[in-house]
Formats: sequence, structure tokens, C-alpha cells
Amino acid sequence: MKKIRFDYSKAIDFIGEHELENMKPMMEIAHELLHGKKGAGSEYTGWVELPKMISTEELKDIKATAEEIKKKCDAFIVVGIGGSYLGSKSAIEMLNHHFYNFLPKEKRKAPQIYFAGHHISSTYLTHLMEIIKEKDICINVISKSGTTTEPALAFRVLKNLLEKKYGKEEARRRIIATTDKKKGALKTLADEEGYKTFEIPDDIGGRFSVLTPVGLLPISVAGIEISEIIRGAKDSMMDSNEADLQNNYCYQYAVIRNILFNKGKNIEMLVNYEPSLQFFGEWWKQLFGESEGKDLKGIFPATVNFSTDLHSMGQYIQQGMRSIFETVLRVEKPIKDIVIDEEEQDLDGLNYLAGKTMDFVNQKAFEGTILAHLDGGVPNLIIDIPELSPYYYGYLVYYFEKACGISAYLLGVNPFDQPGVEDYKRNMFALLGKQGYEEEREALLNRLK
Ligand SMILES: O=P(O)(O)OC[C@H]1O[C@](O)(CO)[C@@H](O)[C@@H]1O
Repeated sequence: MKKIRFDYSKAIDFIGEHELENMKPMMEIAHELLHGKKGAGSEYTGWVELPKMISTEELKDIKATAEEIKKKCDAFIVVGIGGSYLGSKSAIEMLNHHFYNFLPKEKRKAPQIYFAGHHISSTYLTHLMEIIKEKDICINVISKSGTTTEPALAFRVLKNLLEKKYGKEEARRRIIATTDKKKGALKTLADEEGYKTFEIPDDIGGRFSVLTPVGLLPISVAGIEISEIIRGAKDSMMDSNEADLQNNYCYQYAVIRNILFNKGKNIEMLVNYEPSLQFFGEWWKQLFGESEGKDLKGIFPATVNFSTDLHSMGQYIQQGMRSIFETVLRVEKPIKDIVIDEEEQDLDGLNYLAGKTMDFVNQKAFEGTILAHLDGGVPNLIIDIPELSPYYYGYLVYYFEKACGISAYLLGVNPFDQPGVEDYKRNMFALLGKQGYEEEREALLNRLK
């Protein structure tokens, strides 16, 4: 099996090998904090050993439920926000057909997959209901806290739709809840209604939960082999198990992004050349943004999709403020390729590419861009991915989770909390008139005048 590789040769003009050497003691401490469960937020480090803890029984249960769902419905709605949807969405986008929902049923061999509850748009939800109302529907409502407003609201509306369509009894057989073992409104509701439930372990936070039923059930419903994802994650875990900077690509990435940050490169752009990786970027943004952006520090994680964004953001990256570095996800072998034909008249002037493949052109765009951006003062880190498959998806997920934990400890923050997220929630509840927020409400209304 070919390995994922990390290549920092296109950043070496900005950092010296001795700087990596200098960071070794700090990296060893970060490793000890994470593995020894001695760092800030250590009660949420269950994901570190997760790939080897997942039992065959658990995988079997998830797969069996997925099979039942596949038989029962044409439309499967995943209701969740943040870590409760980005993982599954990123896997399905990366690994399935680009136009999966449009494929005929015989080709899909699985229901259409839709997402809801990841914002508060009434237009989106109405349009979604228009699309699904004639189909056979199942819902997976996912919320670790069980109290998040966005998915709770969407679920209330969709549950209503199901109950009207099927009656309460049948509706309850079509709803699966993934939530906390004991607490939260969703847990109470699920127990009361008798929904099939999957538990999210206490020691795994939302943004680290894709390898739990949170991500695995929807991914399995989409027809993707979840055992392969776990196999990839397990290998990734083994490859990043030692505090050895020489051979541990994951720690090299964590250390180098901190070296660059300390030199004023405070924006990291995760770059892809495959549109199917766009949502992987969204998942990565939450992982690093919520884990590191606190105490008035942290790299700002951004994403760009190339070559699309070379025609928009490319200008800024080349010549704007020099505060950016790029981490490029480079896929060695595309899922599909197209050979460029020769044309008799060559009116479009493309005959010089005849016989070459589209992916060849994509690779040249990658090489040309790396060199141009380097010349423009943008360090480039490259992650080489042999191909897009469930195995490498699992490998990458664990790679970034581990790098994130190490990187955040190097930065000196708690990687596993997100106190800042509460601020907007408090204001929203106060403005909505929720009980218990009366005082804040007055103050906010005055400020809005
Ligand atoms: O799964 P939950 O508890 O609904 O939370 C969803 C998302 O909201 C956040 O808690 C932020 O509010 C994320 O960390 C989390 O992934």
C-alpha cells in the first residue's frame, strides 16, 4: 500500500532544518501531553486511540442499520451542524460520484443523501422538503450536545413532515438519533419516542467525531466501505505514534506550521485540485479553527479550490499581504481521467495537448502554481495522496486530527474547547426571548437601537 507523504521541500527557503531541530523538545512535550492525557482538555482525547478501539460489533451494527436504511428509503436526510455533519459530508463528496444524487437508483445502490440543520435558512429547508416529500424518507439526527438550535429546529420541521406522511409509529422507525449517552434534549426526545440511537463517546468532541457513528452511519448509508476508512485511520495512527520528527510526517506538519506561524505566516490555505475535496477543506477548517483560534492567537485556516480559485484568489495569494502559507492536497491518481483528442482544424489551439490527459494538465497547473507562489513568497507544504479511496480518507482524517492536537499544544492552547462559540448563541437566545436571558436581552436591544 502506497503511503501518504508530506513534503516540505517547497517551504525550505522560509525555514531552516535547524529550526525543526530546535522544536524537537517542544514537540516531545506536546506528544507527552496528548498521549499521556496530561494536557489541557485531556478528557476529550478519546479519538487518539479510537481507530484501534472500534469493535467489529460496533461496525457491524452501523453497517446493519445502514443496510436497513438503504432498503427503506430513497432519501436519507442527515441533520447536524459543525462536527456533526462536516465529516460525513466530506467523505461522501470525496468518495462518491460528483452527481451522486442525480444517478439512477440502480447505479447508486443507496438512497439520495441530503443535509439539513447546518444553518437556519427557511428557504433551503422548504426547497429540501419540496424535493423529498414524494420520496421514502429516513432521517439521522446528529447532535453531541443535543441542544444545538440549528439541527433541533430543522429536525422539528422534518419530524413533523415524517409523522404527517407515515403516522407516528412508522415515522419513529425511520428516525435514528446519534447523540450523547445520557444528556441533552435530543437524548430525552429519542428515549421518549423510542428511536434507534447511536452513542457519541463522552471523551470525543464534535470536530473529532467523524470516526464514530456520527460520521460512519451516513457514510455507510452512502455505500462507502467504512471498514476501509478505519483501516486507513489505524495505519495513520501507527505512523504517527512516535515522537520522532524524522519519520513522523504528521508531526513534521504540526511543527512546520508553527514555525511558519511564528514568522508571521498566520493564514494557512488548504489547497485542492479536485472539487470533490472542497468539503474535506470545510471539515479541516472547523478542526483547526475551533481547536486553535483562541486566547487571541492561532493560524487562520482558509481553503481554496484550484484551479478555480486561481482565477479569483490567485491574485491575492501571488501579490497580496505576505502572511499566507499553503498546504496542498495533491492527488496522484484521479478516479477518472480523459484523454485529449486531436482535432483536424485545431481552432481552439489545443492540439499541442492531444494524446495527453486532463489530469496531466491538472498536474502541470499544480507544478506551475507551486513555483509561482514560491516566487511570490508563499511557502508550500505538500501532502501527497496516492488516490481518493476510503482507506486514504481515513488516513487523512486521523493525520489532521493528530497534527491538530500536537499543533495546538505547541501553540499553548486547549485544543478541545470552543468557548468563543457560545457568545453568539447567548446573544441569539437573548434576542429570541429565551427564558433565562432577560437581562442580556435588554442590553442587546439597547445596542441595536
Ligand atoms: O453536535 P452538536 O452538539 O450539535 O454541536 C455541533 C457543533 O457545534 C459546536 O459545538 C459549536 O457550537 C461544534 O463544536 C460542534 O461540532
